[in-house]
Amino acid sequence: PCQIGNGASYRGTVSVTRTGKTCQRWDRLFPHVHDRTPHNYPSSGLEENYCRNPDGEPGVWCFTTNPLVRWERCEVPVC
Ligand SMILES: O=S(=O)(Nc1cnn(C2CCNCC2)c1)c1cc(Cl)ccc1F
Repeated sequence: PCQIGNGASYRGTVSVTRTGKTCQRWDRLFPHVHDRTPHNYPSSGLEENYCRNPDGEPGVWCFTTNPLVRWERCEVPVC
């Protein structure tokens, strides 16, 4: 239930951003087109719409389902 370091190995199921926005599924390109897909990042656990860190951010994050906010960090405690 916590992220180690920058959360690259986090495989929990938090799927909401720190401001309460629902995460966009990683395998969808709507509302945000992106290249952080399970195909491009096969070992980053990009399942469903769970918060993850496939690309070296300081902590787990996700694209949001709010078209005005592309991506946001998620509130997952550091271990
Ligand atoms: O298609 S994207 O992946 N979309 C995107 C937008 N913001 N991000 C950030 C997500 C969190 N980590 C930093 C990039 C990714 C994308 C990647 C790059 Cl390198 C540049 C533009 C861009 F559109």
